[in-house]
Amino acid sequence: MSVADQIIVPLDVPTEEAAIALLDRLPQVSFWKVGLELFVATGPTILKHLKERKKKIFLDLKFHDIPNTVMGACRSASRYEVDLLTLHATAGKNALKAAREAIAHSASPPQLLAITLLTSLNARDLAFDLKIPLELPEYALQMALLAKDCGINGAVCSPQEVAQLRAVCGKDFVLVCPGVRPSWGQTGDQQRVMTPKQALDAGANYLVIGRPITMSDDPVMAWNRIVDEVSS
Ligand SMILES: O=C(O)c1cc(=O)[nH]c(=O)n1[C@@H]1O[C@H](COP(=O)(O)O)[C@@H](O)[C@H]1O
Repeated sequence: MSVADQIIVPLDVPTEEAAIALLDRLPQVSFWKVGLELFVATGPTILKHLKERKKKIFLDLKFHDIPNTVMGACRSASRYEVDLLTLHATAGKNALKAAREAIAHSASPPQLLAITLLTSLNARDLAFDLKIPLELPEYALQMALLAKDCGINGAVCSPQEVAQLRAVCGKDFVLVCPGVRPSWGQTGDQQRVMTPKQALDAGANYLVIGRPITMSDDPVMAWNRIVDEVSS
């Protein structure tokens, strides 16, 4: 797989038209993410467009609910034949196992990824707002291990934790990192960031990079610059 194929670009836009404009603008992107903003607006229609263009799809709906509901949601999502699908590790053991079970008989099951700790949170948020007494890297690791024990294929984590998760969870565990910023990109609401090259070198399978590309005045140039930087 080329490094370009390891970069997933989120279609974080409000309408189908805006999403299609991005697809047209960046034909070199092979892997796109559909998240809450677009899916709530368009439903599965956007997935059809991506399939027609033979793109890989990360359906990022971050399920977080009781086991029965997570099971139903995963069963419904698995009919879309997407490549990656997210749920929160904090939904708990029974929901994680239910998710696994839900997709088991799908003709084309997605790889399930558990969110460990959102990259928009920092150590202070974890300790003081969420009242979690573990150190942040330890918490992210424990969430990944919980998911792995329940048969989940991989985790979403910040690049700052990816080396540790790779070392403990093994080479077959899929690790996807958002919170990735080239040195010239603005951090925005992301708190635990590293550059694309650092994240890949630390063991990420895939990077999710949005605004530095999609909000750039020249998305093609931003994409090329990132691909050049990680390839060098
Ligand atoms: O599941 C995700 O993809 C995700 C998890 C996480 O912890 N942090 C995070 O930023 N994301 C997503 O990754 C993308 C990051 O976008 P940018 O911050 O614009 O690069 C957004 O679509 C987020 O929804």
